[in-house]
Amino acid sequence: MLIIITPPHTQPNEERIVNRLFESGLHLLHLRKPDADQDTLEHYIQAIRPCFRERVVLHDHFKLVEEYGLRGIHLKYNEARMFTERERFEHVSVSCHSFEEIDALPFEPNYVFLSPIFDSISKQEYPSAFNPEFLKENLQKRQVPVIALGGITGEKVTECRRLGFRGVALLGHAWEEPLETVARFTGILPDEVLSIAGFDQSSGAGVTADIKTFESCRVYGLGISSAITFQNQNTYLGTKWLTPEDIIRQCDVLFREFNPAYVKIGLIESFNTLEKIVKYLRATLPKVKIIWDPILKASAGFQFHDGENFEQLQDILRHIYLITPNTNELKTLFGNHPNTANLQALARTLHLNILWKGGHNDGALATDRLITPDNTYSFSVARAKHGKHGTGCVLSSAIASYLTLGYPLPDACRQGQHYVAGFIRSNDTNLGMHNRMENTTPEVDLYHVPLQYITDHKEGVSIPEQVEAVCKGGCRWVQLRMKEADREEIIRTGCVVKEICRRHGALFLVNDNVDIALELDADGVHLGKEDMNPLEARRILGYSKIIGGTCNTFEDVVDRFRQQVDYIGLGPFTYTTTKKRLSPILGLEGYQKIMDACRKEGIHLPVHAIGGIRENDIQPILNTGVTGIALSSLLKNNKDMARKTKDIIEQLKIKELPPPSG
Ligand SMILES: Cc1ncc(COP(=O)(O)OP(=O)(O)O)c(N)n1
Ligand SMILES: Cc1ncsc1CCOP(=O)(O)O
Ligand SMILES: [Mg+2]
Repeated sequence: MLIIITPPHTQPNEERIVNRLFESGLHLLHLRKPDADQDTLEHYIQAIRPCFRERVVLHDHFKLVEEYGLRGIHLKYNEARMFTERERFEHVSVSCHSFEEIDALPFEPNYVFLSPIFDSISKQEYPSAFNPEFLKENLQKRQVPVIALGGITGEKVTECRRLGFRGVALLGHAWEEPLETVARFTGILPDEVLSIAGFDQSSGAGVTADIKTFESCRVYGLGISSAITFQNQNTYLGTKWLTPEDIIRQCDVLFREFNPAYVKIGLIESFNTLEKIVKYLRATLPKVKIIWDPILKASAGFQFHDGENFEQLQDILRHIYLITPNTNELKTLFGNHPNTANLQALARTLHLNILWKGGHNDGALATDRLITPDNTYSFSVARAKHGKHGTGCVLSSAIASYLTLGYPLPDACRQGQHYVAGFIRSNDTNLGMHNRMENTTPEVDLYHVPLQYITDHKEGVSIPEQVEAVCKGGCRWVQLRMKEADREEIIRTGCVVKEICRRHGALFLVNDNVDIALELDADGVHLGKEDMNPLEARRILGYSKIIGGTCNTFEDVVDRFRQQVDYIGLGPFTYTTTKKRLSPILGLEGYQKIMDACRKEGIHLPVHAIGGIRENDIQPILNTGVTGIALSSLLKNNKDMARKTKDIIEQLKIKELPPPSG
């Protein structure tokens, strides 16, 4: 786990850097501003994108935790000694300076910072208080996760891992080059996650598929075999089970070096084996959270609908954090046709989370329902036209990965669903690819291209000249919009513009016309409400092309989302002469409402604000949660389009991340 602690005095641009840090993989931010009053802190939190606030831990003004949905609070050791409100917060962490202090804590914290582990980089008066052997021995004995703090550099991270620290926290040094630091450290410090599952020779399912998923989600994958199956993506010939003792033996050796916080269990022989493994895991790794993907094979030793067995199942489920059954598996496990009310009653009794997968049901949308003891959530994606071998394994592994990365459970389930959708889209065969997903899952790429230039007529400056200028200024996304031109002229100009875009590595999209986008082999098309339906465009252009859709209301966003667009143009922000027949103006309030609703409903797409945007509007617009802006006149009307583009990009992107090391 990588944690960054804020500098005590706020740096220029700090809030925006923080958003970028989260985007780049920072797990948790400790917001520590000893001199800040509540209002100042509140302003800081408001500038953090709502989707990241769950990863913020406060050192003061704890009232704001509930108000803004933050992760929790952090206490100094002396404060922790007097603290009586542990139940009020889901997360409480504590700073300690010795193992005696850790042992004397009056409650169980989520983790402790132990410092100073190494000599301070900046302050000579803070030498290390520990030697490595002493640390290793003591860390092994403690159940509470301990995070190393003090003097941590890139090289020391591996050492921290070896000693048994569950993560590192960085302070002063990190803020010299914060984005580089996160990129480097998340590369060296992947958290581990374990799959106990069957071995499938085709690797579409089972333990090898799980490990591909883990790696692709940027966690370190560990694998234990519960069985050797004899199968490929189309044929299942049989299973050779490993005994519970064989499985436990594999665990024993693995846990000498690793301490995964989440373990996913897939194919397993019987309730008896499951019970033995679950109980062993809980005894050996008391903090572990188990995710069971119930692959129920009648050929295995599962006996259903027999009272005694149901008792055993209930007993096992009490030790499990999450199960991920589909409708049939729920019926098989619990007898009745599932409904949310019954499942929630079960979730409450067993203190269990249930992800009821909807992938095999009917309808245009595939909806997964997460039922926790206190809440229910639903997440939808457009139903894929074809299935894939192993999607259930991939989903539960992706969820385990996102949980390991510190996402709250509902977010991990939603992210997992998106992961599987990308996996299914990766090709047309029964075996999906994981390494192609970054190209085919547009959310990954488009989130990181925050400026789109939309061409327009400009007296004395041709469209290719405009595009050359904005690309020179750093713009990496161009939409060719020529409302007055005929098809021939658009194609002629498009050929030149495409070439310029290719040279600069910029995306090249065509406005309105799918047929022209196809002919030009553009990167995609932008479609308004009066243009072709995005689903039809998808049929024509295929999954590798980008399809954008215009929205003016939240209802439009839901429609576009269901039509599988890759990004949304949301506007108009305000009045503009660039477009005739404008939809109602949204203003900041409109954006805020729509973006909040998206977050609430679990709709996550890159969103570009558009329409009459001026320079001063950019920051307030970004603060609503939109991920980029689409501009025409602001760039076009400037004498030096390249320079203006560069200025705007500075405001949108703080700095390109270096490639992660390793
Ligand atoms: C990024 C982006 N957003 C919205 C639009 C507007 O599209 P549309 O409503 O189809 O209007 P025209 O551009 O066709 O006049 C857009 N082009 N780009
Ligand atoms: C294409 C479009 N759709 C809504 S507003 C707009 C034009 C955006 O251009 P400008 O930045 O000049 O307002
Ligand atoms: Mg249009």
